[in-house]
Amino acid sequence: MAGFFKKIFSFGKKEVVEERVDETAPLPPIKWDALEALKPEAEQAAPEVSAREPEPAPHPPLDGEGRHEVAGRGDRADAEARASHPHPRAALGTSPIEGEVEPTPQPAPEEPKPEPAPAIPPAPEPTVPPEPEPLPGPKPEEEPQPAPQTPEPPAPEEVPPAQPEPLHAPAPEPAPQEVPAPAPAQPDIEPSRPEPQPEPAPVEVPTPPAEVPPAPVEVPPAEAPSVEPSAEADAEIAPPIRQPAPVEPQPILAEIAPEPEAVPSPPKPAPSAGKVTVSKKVEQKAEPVKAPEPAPRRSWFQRMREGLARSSRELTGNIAGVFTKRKLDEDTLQDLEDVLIRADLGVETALRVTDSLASSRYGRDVSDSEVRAVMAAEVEKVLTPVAKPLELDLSHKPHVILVVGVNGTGKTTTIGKLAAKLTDGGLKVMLAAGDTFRAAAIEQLKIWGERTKSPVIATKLGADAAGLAYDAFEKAKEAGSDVLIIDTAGRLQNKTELMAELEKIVRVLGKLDPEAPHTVLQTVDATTGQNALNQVEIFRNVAGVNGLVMTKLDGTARGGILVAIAAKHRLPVYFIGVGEQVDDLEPFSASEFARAIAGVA
Ligand SMILES: Nc1nc2c(ncn2[C@@H]2O[C@H](COP(=O)(O)OP(=O)(O)OP(=O)(O)O)[C@@H](O)[C@H]2O)c(=O)[nH]1
Repeated sequence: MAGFFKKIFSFGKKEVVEERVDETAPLPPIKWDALEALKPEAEQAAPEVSAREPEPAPHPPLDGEGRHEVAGRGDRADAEARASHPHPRAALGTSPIEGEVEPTPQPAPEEPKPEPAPAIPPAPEPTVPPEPEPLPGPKPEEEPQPAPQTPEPPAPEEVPPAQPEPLHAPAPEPAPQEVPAPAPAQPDIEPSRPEPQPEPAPVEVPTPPAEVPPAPVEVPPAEAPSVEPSAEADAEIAPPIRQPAPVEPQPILAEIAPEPEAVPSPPKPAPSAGKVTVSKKVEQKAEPVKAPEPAPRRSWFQRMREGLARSSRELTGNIAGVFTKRKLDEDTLQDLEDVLIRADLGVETALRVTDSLASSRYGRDVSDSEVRAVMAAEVEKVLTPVAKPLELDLSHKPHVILVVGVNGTGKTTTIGKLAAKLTDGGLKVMLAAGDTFRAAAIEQLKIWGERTKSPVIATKLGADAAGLAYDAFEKAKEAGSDVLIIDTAGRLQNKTELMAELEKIVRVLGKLDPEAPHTVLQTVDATTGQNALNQVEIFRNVAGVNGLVMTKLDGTARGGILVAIAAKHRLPVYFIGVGEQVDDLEPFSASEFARAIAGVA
């Protein structure tokens, strides 16, 4: 190729000077604007050849004359060729003159490149704007490939602009996402920079989906074809002189590559010692949560003693006040009697205590502890005859227990507790919800029935209680129950019609068994006080109460009233209630109760 000369006519010297042309030197920039101005209007009409590829002929050999015209006519021809054969981008609205070195910098292969193997992921090309669709089609290679130097289209007179030899037969279908992809669009491409080798990254780019989130913007697959075909073109054609180089590829690649490793998953806590389950993942087996140890329950006696503490404190304090440094005389005995009566023990019991003291210690110095000991002994004497166990005559089938008492004194609760004792003892128990005035009472009894596995006979609200008692008695007979416990309405004893209902219940039960009800228990609230005496009086007369259950002795009981009731009515006290739980029904003990209320250890 040596022998290119440039003839320069010098007006000053009137001669032609020949200069050797360095064909490898970069050509001066083409003044497109100047050429455009020189072009006639008609020539600027863009034919629809834009889709056709220009001849990818190798650089035509230029003789000296030809080269001489390159600066003038050659540039014009080039401009005309551009006008008549706009760059494919022009058809897409992109200005073909985006840079001085415009014509597509990618060397054009002779044949359309086959589609890159789909197995090879595209190499990340950071310089190209991200392509949403990875289409590694052959379009980039099919772009008109200019000569390594400035494109040299044929002269306008030799090759009509409208008939440039297409590089490839039909132009590629205008895939909008493919054309703008190639890097040559960048105006500031380094022409002399060689085409970067395709990155081996394709194999590395696919990131483990579980660990690294996809970074679509950073790894546009559409860029791959622009890289790989270029490499092939390098192999087929002479080394390209001007190859568009990606702009700053390395920094972005550096961002992509380390990503999989650069995002370490947070350290997972290793399961501690113990059992683990492996299902979807390894999970530590939850240690069974130990229920906190329930506080040891106080004995019923402790609870009763604490319940009687109020009575006991008041009583013993007053006793101590009476007998501080005083001899036992008539005045002190009178004062002691008053203290005992105020403690609900009743006149009879009070006199028993004072009489006992007077007979043994009259005229002597007496301490309060001596007085309390005498009192405990006398109270015990009063209570011992009534502290009897409940006896059931099971010759009656069933033994009928009628439970009465003022509302709220603990009838239903006591029935439940008692049923538990009986069923625990192997007896067959049936319950009857005779309190037809209160829906809650019926439900409450049903709950106790479930707890104690005792059938409950109930009827609708407001129904005749006597009729229910009769039905329950028959059913208990049929069922072979050992015990039938009948609940009743807890109404005030001064209501005549309510008392009449109790009398009626007793009457109808007697029709099935003249001795029924065999036991009539009355619940007495130990916190009631003096009114309990009247309650027992009335229920005893109406319903024939023949036994008592003193309830709520675990509360702020006024225990003295039990002594008064026992002394007056001499009714057996079968049980005391010391709580709301099923086993909070204790047999009554005269000595324990007496010592508790007298404050004697
Ligand atoms: N602390 C304590 N509470 C009790 C005792 N006995 C019953 N109770 C409570 O006293 C309240 C009334 O008890 P019930 O069994 O419903 O009394 P009732 O006589 O059947 O009442 P009525 O159905 O209205 O006639 C309930 O909250 C019981 O839990 C006891 O011995 N100690």
